[in-house]
Amino acid sequence: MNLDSKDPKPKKKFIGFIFAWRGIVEVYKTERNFRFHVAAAIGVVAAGFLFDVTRLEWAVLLTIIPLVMALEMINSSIERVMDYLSPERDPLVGMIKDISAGAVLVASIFAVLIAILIFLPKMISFSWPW
Ligand SMILES: Nc1ncnc2c1ncn2[C@@H]1O[C@H](COP(=O)(O)OP(=O)(O)OP(=O)(O)O)[C@@H](O)[C@H]1O
Repeated sequence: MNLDSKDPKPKKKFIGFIFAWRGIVEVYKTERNFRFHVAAAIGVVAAGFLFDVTRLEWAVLLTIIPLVMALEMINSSIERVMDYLSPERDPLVGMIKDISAGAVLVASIFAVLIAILIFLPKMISFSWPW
């Protein structure tokens, strides 16, 4: 099996999934923020089961969680592209990276607001079943 990403015609289509998985693993290994997002996602899903969230609430959570993670991956990708194209310090490169990081921040802030909206009322009225 040829895993060289420069191969223009991978023999089997599913190899594309292996490349994509390799990208996810790379970001997980190298980006602390991404590992934080993964940990937060696990915590939110656990809280979802604990507080028995509705189907609509699951739909909202399962939309915002991968959105933040995907934006973090795109941000990491843009950082690498910029470092490759322009290894020297440059104000425009810095601005491009700032904007890209800002996109993650915007989604993250709204993810926190959504989590508060969904979980805070449930936490206030929560009582252990025993
Ligand atoms: N080539 C550059 N020119 C100007 N500013 C940069 C450049 N690279 C990074 N910056 C600034 O640093 C911020 C963080 O960038 P990045 O996450 O790529 O880290 P870094 O500064 O390159 O260091 P490292 O990759 O070692 O963490 C950017 O949002 C930008 O403000």
